[in-house]
Amino acid sequence: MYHLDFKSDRPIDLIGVGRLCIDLNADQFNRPMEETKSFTKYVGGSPANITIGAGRLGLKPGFIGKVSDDQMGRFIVNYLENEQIDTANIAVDQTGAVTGLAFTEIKSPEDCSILMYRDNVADLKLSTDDVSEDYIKSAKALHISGTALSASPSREAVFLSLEYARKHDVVVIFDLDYRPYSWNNDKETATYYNLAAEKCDVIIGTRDEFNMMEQFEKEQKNDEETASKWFSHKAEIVVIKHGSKGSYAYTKDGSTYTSGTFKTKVLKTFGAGDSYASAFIYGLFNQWDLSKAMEYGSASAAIVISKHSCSEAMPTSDEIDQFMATATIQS
Ligand SMILES: Nc1ncnc2c1ncn2[C@@H]1O[C@H](COP(=O)(O)OP(=O)(O)OP(=O)(O)O)[C@@H](O)[C@H]1O
Ligand SMILES: O=C(O)C[C@@H](O)[C@H](O)C(=O)CO
Repeated sequence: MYHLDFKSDRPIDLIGVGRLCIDLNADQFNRPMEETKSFTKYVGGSPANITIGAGRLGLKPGFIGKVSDDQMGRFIVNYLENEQIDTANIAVDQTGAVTGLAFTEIKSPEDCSILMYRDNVADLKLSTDDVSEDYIKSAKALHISGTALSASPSREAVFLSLEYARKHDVVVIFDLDYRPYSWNNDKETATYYNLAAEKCDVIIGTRDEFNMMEQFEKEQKNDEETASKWFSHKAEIVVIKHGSKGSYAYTKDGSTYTSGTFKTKVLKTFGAGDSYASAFIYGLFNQWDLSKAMEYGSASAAIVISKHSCSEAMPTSDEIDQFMATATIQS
């Protein structure tokens, strides 16, 4: 079992920190982007997707981030407000920075990629001045995402958020969300990821993401060794995802949990991690057994990868329940 002390008297359940961008998903799929003529616009950014997903499931979310002072920034804030997400701590950039664009290419259900336009993006201009201690103190949990560590001043804003969270007993969830195009070099990436992970209660990542973080180690760790490394810091739960092969969760008391994946008609694979994380976090808030929380995450992921968007496709709990009632889990 695990113990996460969510302070029940706090008004906000989960504050997301970091990237707010725009997904432009190709309308013509199963072909290279060179042959694409049109895109559909959605709110994107892994932490935004996870926050939206958590809200769809009934949690009360908030967000700490920065958007561009233009139509795209306003589109993002308006969308989050329509999703009942507290946007009071989303700052508006005044330096002329722009909104990051994630062009998605769906060559086939198994061959999807993202072309990122991230020069001078507003989300990485989030600074310590934008981080409110009182706001973080009002939350049960904080969710950070690795890409926000990729540049200053966003990096310092994340570390300050972690300090406030630790000071006020806010549960911290770290979704690794490693996006190589956002970083200068692997050593810098691993350094900041490890420094942040030491302060987190729950760490969620793929095997590859943990391997990146462990590049300074003498030899590559297996999942159990990876998990026990983080239990020597603050972690209570470590989740290691293995794509279509499923996921494993480890708790400090030495227990291991696993979940298979649900059979689904895959349109695109990206969005799996964000939808998995939002539903898994929902399970933690409900103090579910980890196997149940992981299955719920897997079901949410199976729903989202069968649809065109990430954020827009995030399911409600009714949709997940309906899906699980007839779906087949493959271990
Ligand atoms: N092809 C698939 N079919 C069904 N479920 C899948 C598939 N791929 C991933 N999933 C589900 O989504 C979860 C997360 O996927 P994955 O391990 O690829 O994380 P990720 O790399 O962070 O995802 P993303 O592609 O969004 O970055 C898996 O544990 C699994 O439950
Ligand atoms: O997180 C990103 O920058 C890309 C997302 O916007 C996109 O929705 C995705 O890849 C989800 O995992």
